[in-house]
Amino acid sequence: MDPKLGRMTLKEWVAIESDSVQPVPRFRQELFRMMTVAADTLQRLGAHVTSVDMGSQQLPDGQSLPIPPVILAELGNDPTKGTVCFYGHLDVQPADQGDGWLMDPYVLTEVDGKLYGRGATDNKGPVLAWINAVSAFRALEQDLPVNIKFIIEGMEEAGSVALEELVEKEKNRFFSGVDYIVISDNLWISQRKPAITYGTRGNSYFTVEVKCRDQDFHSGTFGGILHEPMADLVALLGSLVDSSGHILVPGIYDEVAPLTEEEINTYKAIHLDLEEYRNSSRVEKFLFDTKEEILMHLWRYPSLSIHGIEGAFDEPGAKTVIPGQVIGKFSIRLVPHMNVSVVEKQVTRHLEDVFSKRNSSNKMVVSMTLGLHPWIANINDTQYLAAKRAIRTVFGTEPDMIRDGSTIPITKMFQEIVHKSVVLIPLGAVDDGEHSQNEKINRWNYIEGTKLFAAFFLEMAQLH
Ligand SMILES: NCCCC(=O)N[C@@H](Cc1c[nH]cn1)C(=O)O
Ligand SMILES: [Zn+2]
Ligand SMILES: [Zn+2]
Repeated sequence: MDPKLGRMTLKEWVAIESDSVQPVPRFRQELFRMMTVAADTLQRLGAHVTSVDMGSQQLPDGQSLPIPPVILAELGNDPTKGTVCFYGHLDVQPADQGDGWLMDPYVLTEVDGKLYGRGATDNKGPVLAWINAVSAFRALEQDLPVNIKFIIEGMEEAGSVALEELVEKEKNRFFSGVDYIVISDNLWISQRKPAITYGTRGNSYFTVEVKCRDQDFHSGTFGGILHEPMADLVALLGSLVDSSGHILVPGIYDEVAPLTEEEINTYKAIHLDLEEYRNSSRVEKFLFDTKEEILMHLWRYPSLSIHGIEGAFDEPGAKTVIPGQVIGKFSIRLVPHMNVSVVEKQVTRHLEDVFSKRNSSNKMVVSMTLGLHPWIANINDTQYLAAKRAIRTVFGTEPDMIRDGSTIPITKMFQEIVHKSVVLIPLGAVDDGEHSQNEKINRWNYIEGTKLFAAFFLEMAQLH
């Protein structure tokens, strides 16, 4: 390969501790270094690269931290060719060897064909696979079959801070010539069978604060004469969902898209070995027993999860405390055609009803801190056909057509602001462990994924 291309390896990228979640200057410096390294790599490939200054972020404690630049890169500007825009992120979730990693998370380590390291699959590996696919055309001295644009950010894991404003601002410039948008920031549903993703759930994240006073109490001195905030909160949280996973907030299922026979058939077509899935998840029993029910409850029905309680006593030992104020945190994954502001009203009304029935003298405040919309695409768009053909070429099989139960906020932003077709082409296997200890990408997925992206460019050129 031409040394001028300045090939970066996954090992070098994983070694950069680009953690966007912990808001400390050291990690911010690493994020800036990561974005510089990526911009240099793209420049050496011949891309026209702009690093957009994103200003700074004001944190709740009053601290201000700079936001790493977003890279906008363009390769080719041939009006006779289609233009594919790839979105990815180079920031990572926190990782510490002491949390149960078998190796230093920032040293890419190969064991049995698995490349372990923070960001290996989420999302440094896939971003490099797209870059490697472009490098392959360069190395073969072949023209790129399509014009390619890259938008690469460094704050995805922290909620894509300020990205929506940038997409809005660049709508009629950077995005004006874009025909299709591709993202590779999720996983297959299997170990070996590739997939195309056409939908993600949204998320409404709530806090419910119950306050008596801003100091804790001694339970011997005050226990028995107080409306205890924790008792109120436990009752509130306990009123949200029943033991079968059914959400108890009145009206919450009203707008959920009706289920059709055709849709059920799409779930039937997906190969999912439930036993293997259950074992690899180390769960004794799921709420549902069939593949179809499991997939539907992950993808096309809402779910409510209780995440934690701020202010609760959670240390070892037997401290006899009554917390003076507590904040419960829960979220609802949203599906088509649920609406974020309707859900906010329904949840607030429900909690107010439950709270008023307790006749508590405490104060309750409900807030929706995050409202992310669900996304669903038209799988008959040209690029879905191109992706399917590329998968047949590289893997010799039909892809699983899947949705994702989690949320990739940028998908909906692109759909609503840029008005172009968005496709998710994952390249990682189901057990890659995004956000978890011992995150990895299989060497096979990384290499075949690179081939898949090159084949996708060729198919797009044919179909455009
Ligand atoms: N497989 C892709 C996962 C992307 C991801 O983890 N997204 C977060 C985004 C989010 C939602 N609410 C708060 N952050 C997720 O939890 O789905
Ligand atoms: Zn990601
Ligand atoms: Zn992630």
